[in-house]
Amino acid sequence: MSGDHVNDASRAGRGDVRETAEKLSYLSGFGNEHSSEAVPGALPHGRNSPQRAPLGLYAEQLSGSAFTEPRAHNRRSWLYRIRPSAAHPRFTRVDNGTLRTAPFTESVPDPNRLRWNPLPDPAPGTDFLAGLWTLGGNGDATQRTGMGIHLYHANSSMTDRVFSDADGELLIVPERGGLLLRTEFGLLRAEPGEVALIPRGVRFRVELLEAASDSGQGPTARGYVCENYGAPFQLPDLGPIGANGLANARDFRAPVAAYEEVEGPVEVVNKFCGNLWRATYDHSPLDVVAWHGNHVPYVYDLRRFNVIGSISYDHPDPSIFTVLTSPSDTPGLAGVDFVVFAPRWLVGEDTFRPPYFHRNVMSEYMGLIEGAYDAKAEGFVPGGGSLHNMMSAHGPDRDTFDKASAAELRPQKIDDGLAFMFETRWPVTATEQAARASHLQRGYDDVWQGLERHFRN
Ligand SMILES: O=C(O)Cc1cc(O)ccc1O
Ligand SMILES: [Fe+2]
Repeated sequence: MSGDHVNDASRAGRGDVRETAEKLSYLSGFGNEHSSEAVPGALPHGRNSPQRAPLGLYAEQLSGSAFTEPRAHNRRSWLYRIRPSAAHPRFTRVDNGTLRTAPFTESVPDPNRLRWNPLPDPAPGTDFLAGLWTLGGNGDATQRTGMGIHLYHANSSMTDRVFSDADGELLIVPERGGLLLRTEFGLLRAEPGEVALIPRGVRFRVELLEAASDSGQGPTARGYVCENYGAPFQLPDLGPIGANGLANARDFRAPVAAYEEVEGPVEVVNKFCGNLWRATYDHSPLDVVAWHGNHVPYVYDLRRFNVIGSISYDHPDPSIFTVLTSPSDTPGLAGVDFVVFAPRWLVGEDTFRPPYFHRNVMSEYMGLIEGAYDAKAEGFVPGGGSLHNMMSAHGPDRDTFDKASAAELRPQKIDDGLAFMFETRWPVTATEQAARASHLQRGYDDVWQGLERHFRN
């Protein structure tokens, strides 16, 4: 890229990504009306769109809800930028690579329990966008319902290109390697154990923080993405839990304004109704000098999650672990819930403590960020994932069942792993590449073999 980077936060070149990320500051809170300016005086006062915006900037509104949605759901931000977003050439189609979008019709929905190993290593020079690989999903992006489940495996930073997704917001769940997200709103750092959210339509570039790969290829980053076509993620209601708990609003961090002043060719890739479109701009669209509003990117550290559970008996339903929910048109029935299984104490008396055997009307995709998961003794590994579609019978594997049924019920700390779930009201259909993947585990059903008959009458 040519041109000058004018403000501190975006001055760093490729060599010092981590140093840049270490210096980040943030705005605290979920759903706030934030405001931020990278240059003092860049935000207009008392109005959004003055006759002439300060410092010769262009004023532009980015909507995340219909203008008329109720105030509690209304989302928009005002951006004050060097050039308006409208100043761009024509987009042309480019190959979708391994990205797929709902409706998912390549395979038939499968009632079988499926489990995958991590994605294979990417080819050299694979950036976040090229490294996105769709596992499956549901709904229809053009109807703004449902979600796509993607994994990514990248070994290269995005350099001269940025990405935006008109189809949905992106919840990025790093599993290996930290990411520096340069967005229109400023910079976010997301390490494994943290999640980042990029709202629908927001342009961003992903750079890799240092991490050694198994294969010795240099930096590598791997993780999961929930592309939510539906209503934006919000915090769940707390009901009788009270005013605090689960993911606390103040732990969500939005970026402070940071811009780059780049004149020169920048490729902008736009995902629109399932296809990738590209235009070569003569400037970087990450040129927002100030902004205010509530349609913003954010990061959240999953270890801040305030876990609430049973302190008497029985294993609670995992809805108690909901970090974020995307409601559908039926109250309580989420298009998708993002759920975390964070370190916690188990103290239930006369209780089978791991997740119970169950069949769920909702569909469950699970991933593992670190360590192990308490329902699976083996085979569910970091970077891998499992899909238990609606009504498919699942639960503890045989080893877990045997151990937990015999265990002495002392207070026990579960602190050797971090797992998560995308739980959705609609069945998940796998893409063809996921259904035929060499890293799809054959024989997953066997983990439930040998559950002996113990019935006595
Ligand atoms: O299947 C799973 O492992 C996820 C899950 C966890 C839990 O604690 C209860 C129900 C459930 O579906
Ligand atoms: Fe489950």
